[in-house]
Amino acid sequence: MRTAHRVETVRAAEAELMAKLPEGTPMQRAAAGLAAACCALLGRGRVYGARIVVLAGSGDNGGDALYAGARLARRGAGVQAVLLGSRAHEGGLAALRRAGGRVTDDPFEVLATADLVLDGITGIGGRGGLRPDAVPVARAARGSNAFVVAVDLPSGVDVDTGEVTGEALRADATVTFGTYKPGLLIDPAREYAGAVRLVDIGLDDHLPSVPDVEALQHEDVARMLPVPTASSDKYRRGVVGVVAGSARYPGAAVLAVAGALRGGAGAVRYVGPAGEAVIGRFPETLVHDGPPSKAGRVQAWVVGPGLGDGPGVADVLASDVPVLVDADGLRDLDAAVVRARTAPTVLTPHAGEAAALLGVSRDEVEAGRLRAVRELAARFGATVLLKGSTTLVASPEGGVAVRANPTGTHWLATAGSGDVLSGLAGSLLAAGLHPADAASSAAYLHGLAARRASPGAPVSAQDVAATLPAAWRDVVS
Ligand SMILES: NC(=O)C1=CN([C@@H]2O[C@H](COP(=O)(O)OP(=O)(O)OC[C@H]3O[C@@H](n4cnc5c(N)ncnc54)[C@H](OP(=O)(O)O)[C@@H]3O)[C@@H](O)[C@H]2O)[C@@H](O)CC1
Ligand SMILES: [K+]
Repeated sequence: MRTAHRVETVRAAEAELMAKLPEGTPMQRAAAGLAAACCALLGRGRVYGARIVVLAGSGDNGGDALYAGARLARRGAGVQAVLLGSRAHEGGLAALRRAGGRVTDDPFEVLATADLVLDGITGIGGRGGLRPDAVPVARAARGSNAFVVAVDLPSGVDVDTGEVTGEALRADATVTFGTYKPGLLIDPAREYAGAVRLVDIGLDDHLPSVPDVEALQHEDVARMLPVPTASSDKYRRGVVGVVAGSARYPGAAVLAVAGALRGGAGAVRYVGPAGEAVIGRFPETLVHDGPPSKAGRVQAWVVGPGLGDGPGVADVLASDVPVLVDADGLRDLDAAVVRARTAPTVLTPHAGEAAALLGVSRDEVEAGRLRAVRELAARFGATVLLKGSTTLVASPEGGVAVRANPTGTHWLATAGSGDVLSGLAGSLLAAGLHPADAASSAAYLHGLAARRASPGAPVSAQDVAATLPAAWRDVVS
């Protein structure tokens, strides 16, 4: 699990750590880790003679960058510092000078020929986008051929939310200290960070056990996924009911069933008008064309994909088993009805649907995904999976981390892929997973399947569904 803490928490933990250690130790640990990461990025034998530019802001983030620059200068790199902001970190600047590094007053000249740029303009103390004096320098750094390494986080992004409200410096890699920050796991900021490497500075013992945001890794998902035993029959493994599709959108039913069949439930029961299309494609499905409440035993319901104005939402919400509501099922969804349910509810909106539920604009949701997903979970008393560039999963109860899915790909923004996801997550719910685990492991497998089905190229929803077993194997092997 990768865990991220917000600024306030990091500062409190740092204060405890600093009280225990000789002054300046955490910063030296950060600088040492940063310099080592730069050496690894430059490659063996390439540090000596490398042209490195340190962009140093006025705070400790600049201090980290300057101390790391000093370490690299001692290994033979040519290091030039560009001082931005009202002052420079005294100790860091003195160390750099002692090591043979220099301060330049022509940032554009040194950036034009740089191999590596260290972005130490702002770290967790930055507010808003880059200031006007830093903007042209940041643009020149990005426009050069140099590899850009962000120190702690890309300057200009919002640490706690992942929002990018002004200009920020896009990095190729980020070296972060002590813990991830939410902005490193959530788009749009995540995109600015590139590959992220965590340097241990001894903060772990001082951080709360529940982070603000967390991102699953293979081993976490492997622990969550259901494993059938010798005594499992289809009912013990769970039956998932899918209420989806309409005369106009029979395909959504087929895709939701396709996802549900790969999610570990013992059987999939389809309820709706697209039974023929579903059976034609997946003869193993149990089909019913009456109301869901008369369909027989079901351990979890999925309702909404391609449903149009079709019936079934109220019937399913009245049941006492977990329900996942997606797409058309989310339209005009009554928060009071959801809150009154005794069994868990999972909502899986995309940004547009989330905006409608919250009564705000889609842009607002997209710019502030973390806030939106938390607000929806609280308002509906439900687990909410907000789909998008970074899919987020929030739980209704307090004191629980929001999960940010790390496996997404922009190619997943394709018709029908959400139907596959809801079927898959519903199937995991029926198999007995906790709602947040069902939603987040479904998002994880779904993203992985999309990447695996078609690396770096367009992918269809059917391909995603067909590749889910391979993604599952990757995770558990
Ligand atoms: N504490 C620790 O144990 C450790 C901390 N560590 C490191 O310290 C970093 C935090 O350092 P920090 O608190 O000094 O804040 P930081 O991010 O450098 O910038 C603050 C200053 O920048 C300015 N500024 C603000 N906004 C701006 C903008 N938009 N655009 C431009 N400038 C802007 C503003 O200064 P002003 O110019 O207003 O005087 C503000 O005061 C942390 O990220 C990590 O790298 C590591 O060494 C590990 C141990
Ligand atoms: K930075």
